[in-house]
Amino acid sequence: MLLEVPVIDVAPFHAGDAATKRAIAAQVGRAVNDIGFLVITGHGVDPNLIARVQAASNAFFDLPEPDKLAVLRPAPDITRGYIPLEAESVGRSQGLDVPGDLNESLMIGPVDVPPGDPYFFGPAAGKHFHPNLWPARPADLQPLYEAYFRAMGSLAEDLMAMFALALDLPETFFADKIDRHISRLRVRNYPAPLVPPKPGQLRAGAHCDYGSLTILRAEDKPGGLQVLNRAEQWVDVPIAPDSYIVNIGELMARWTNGRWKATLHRVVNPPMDQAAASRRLSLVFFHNPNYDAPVAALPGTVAEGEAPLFPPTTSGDHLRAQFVRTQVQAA
Ligand SMILES: O=C(O)CCC(=O)C(=O)O
Ligand SMILES: [Fe+2]
Repeated sequence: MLLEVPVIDVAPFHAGDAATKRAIAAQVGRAVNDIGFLVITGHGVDPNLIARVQAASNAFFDLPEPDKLAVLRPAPDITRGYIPLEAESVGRSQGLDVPGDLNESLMIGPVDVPPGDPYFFGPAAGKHFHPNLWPARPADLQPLYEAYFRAMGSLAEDLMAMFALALDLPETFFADKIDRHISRLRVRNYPAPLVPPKPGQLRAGAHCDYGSLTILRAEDKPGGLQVLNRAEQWVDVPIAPDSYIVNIGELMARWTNGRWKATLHRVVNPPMDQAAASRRLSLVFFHNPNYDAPVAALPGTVAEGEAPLFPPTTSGDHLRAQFVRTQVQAA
């Protein structure tokens, strides 16, 4: 049983033969089975794109508050736009009554939505394809976020193929369930604190992610990400050079009938004596399947004579319920 988050080089998956692919998938499967998290290198995302997305994001968060509020999230069930410091508490998704999180964020959804197509704009689509809200400044933020969203979508496809192989399913098993994915890119800025936190307040409260998987680019700063392992210990996630942190969300846990866990994680406060150097930017890509993708225990995950652990749901229904729960003002 892995009690620490492993670092896995996934580069050979691309060029590899069937045996190589299976070997990488097995390592990935072990990580998500044991601790729900892994760190990947060899992911193939252009480092220059990542750096430019980070620079544009920092420029946005440095704007005066009114510029940021011009793209304020319009409603709790619309996952677009700017969310100010302490306006959301992800710990509430666990039913905890905790203060607002010490981060501000900017969020977008799908970027290549075919205009007028009823799948995307009919009643069944709900608000999952709500138009993105783009700030007026910095001017290059929109094209950079769009390019980054596409890059994350294709990395997520690779990871879902690894998951399918790890579950002894065909490599393309998830392909038709994620080809119109309702993923979100959420860029979080954790400011350097000027005052100590309130009781129970964290940079991001303990929560599980809701979707299929999350791909996170984090910075190595005081006050970082911790994961609760199966021995109930909080362990720091290692930051390897040019790596991504990957974890599974609740929908993947449901697909595997709870065999793989959506692990609790949190972002802790920096010690006050290291506060000055603790500003931290995270690029968080929440990969979510198509809104109408059925999510129920996959073949082979329920033992004979046993009932599945969770009732069947769809990606869209599960996500909407969780988005609304975490809004502090919607309590
Ligand atoms: O910023 C981080 O390191 C993690 C953020 C996170 O867990 C989330 O946005 O769901
Ligand atoms: Fe998370």
